[in-house]
Amino acid sequence: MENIIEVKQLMKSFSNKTALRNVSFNVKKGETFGFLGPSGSGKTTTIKILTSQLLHTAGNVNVFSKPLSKKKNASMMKRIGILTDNSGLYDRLSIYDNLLLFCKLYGVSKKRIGQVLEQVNLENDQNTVVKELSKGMKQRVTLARAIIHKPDLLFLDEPTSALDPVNTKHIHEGLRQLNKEGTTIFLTTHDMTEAEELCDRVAFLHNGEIQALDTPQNLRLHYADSGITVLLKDKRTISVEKDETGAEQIYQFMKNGELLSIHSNEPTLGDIFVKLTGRVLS
Ligand SMILES: Nc1ncnc2c1ncn2[C@@H]1O[C@H](COP(=O)(O)OP(=O)(O)OP(=O)(O)O)[C@@H](O)[C@H]1O
Repeated sequence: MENIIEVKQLMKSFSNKTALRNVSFNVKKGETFGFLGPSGSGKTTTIKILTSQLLHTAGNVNVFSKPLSKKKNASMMKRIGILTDNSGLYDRLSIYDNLLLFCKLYGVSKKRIGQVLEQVNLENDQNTVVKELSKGMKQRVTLARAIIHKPDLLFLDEPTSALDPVNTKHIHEGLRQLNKEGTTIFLTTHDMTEAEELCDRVAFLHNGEIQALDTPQNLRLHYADSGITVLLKDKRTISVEKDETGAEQIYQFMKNGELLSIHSNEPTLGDIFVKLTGRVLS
């Protein structure tokens, strides 16, 4: 399948710090790719490089099969949507007027405003001035702005960090729909449940390098321990090995009518994150 992003041996140094040492990965057309890592691991730096906001120190980076150049490529930027901390919204304008500006910038019909406001659950707030919005509402307007031109490639840096569970669910549905319609998504998040729900593949970044990259399912299998947890009717929980002895134990529990349920000890993405990075999730 065609790669939308190709990154080979990417390195980024700031004056006193190397943020990215040797990062290589591809993002395939149509997938939702999760870029996960602890605070300070270089996720935002990577997004800034991929969106031409920052120059890399070494390595090769192709977006839409073209190498990134020092000068922003206008036609490429039109195919990209970006949501980062820096909202880029005009505080004194209403939500509607902010989005109208972006419609004009991208040559998009203003009919699209209603559609994106519905997608981010703000259809009743379009006349509110941006400076009066809560953090979560502002994040949703920023997302509406990022998707107003139906980008081919969408970069999302912590898209639901300020949202309550209801709005998070709504945004997830919107992102799934956008992805179904053909938008490739590059997502950073601290929320491992979000990564499990949305991402086709995830990469774990730590110490400036990718420590693991695969589908959530393959990662769970790879990092699974060899045990099986058996829950008995008298509420006892017993761990057995996946071998002949374990099979015999389970057989006996079943034969005696003691067995309630059996679970494979698969780790969550959160468990894998902790294992790979040594950091505890907040
Ligand atoms: N302009 C800069 N000058 C110097 N160092 C920087 C600069 N931008 C980022 N860094 C450093 O690069 C490293 C990676 O930062 P980055 O913001 O990419 O991390 P992150 O993974 O996005 O973190 P978070 O999850 O907290 O947003 C950090 O150590 C940070 O201090």
